[in-house]
Amino acid sequence: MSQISIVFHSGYGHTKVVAESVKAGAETIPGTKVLLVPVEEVDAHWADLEAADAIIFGSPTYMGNVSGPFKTFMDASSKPWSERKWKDKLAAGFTISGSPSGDKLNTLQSLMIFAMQHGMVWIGNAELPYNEEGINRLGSYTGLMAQAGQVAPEVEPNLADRRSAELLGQRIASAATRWAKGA
Ligand SMILES: Cc1cc2nc3c(=O)[nH]c(=O)nc-3n(C[C@H](O)[C@H](O)[C@H](O)COP(=O)(O)O)c2cc1C
Repeated sequence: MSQISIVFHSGYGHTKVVAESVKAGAETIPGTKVLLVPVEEVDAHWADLEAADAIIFGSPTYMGNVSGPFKTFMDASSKPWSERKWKDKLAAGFTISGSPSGDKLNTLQSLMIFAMQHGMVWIGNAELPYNEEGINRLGSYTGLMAQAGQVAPEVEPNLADRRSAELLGQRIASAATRWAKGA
């Protein structure tokens, strides 16, 4: 049994779709319990984050970095930071932006450094690109990148990006199962 929390911000619904895909993928691993935590509701979930084996962070890329509300959550985590509450938990991250690049790497690096500040153990994205399904089509290994133009979240992120997000969720859930067992 392992517990995963996905903390995310989504201004217009696109990051939420990615978060839901990560959750769906994680839930394919037996014994995995996944909680979605919008940053606006984090105050009700600090105990859940403390209890998690893995925390996955998701933010849209706004102005080449995490969004303002996500940064507010990062700063609010200084209490668990000072108490080392998330030390040795697994961590991973995802982001989405309008452009194929959009400077998303900077957002993932912010998420990774945030996890390192907390003493967490960062897991990247292991999927190779250049496959017919478009898995990891944006070629990101630090974490998951997705893309959505100015269309509804039901249209983009596309199926390839949703499937890529599922695979990230699966990877973290498999790792969390092993991590929780101490194997
Ligand atoms: C304030 C703001 C800043 C943005 N900055 C970028 C950016 O730096 N690079 C980019 O490619 N897209 C940028 N975008 C587009 C968003 O990343 C994109 O629409 C994303 O899908 C939004 O996710 P959300 O619906 O979860 O908020 C920006 C959008 C907004 C609203």
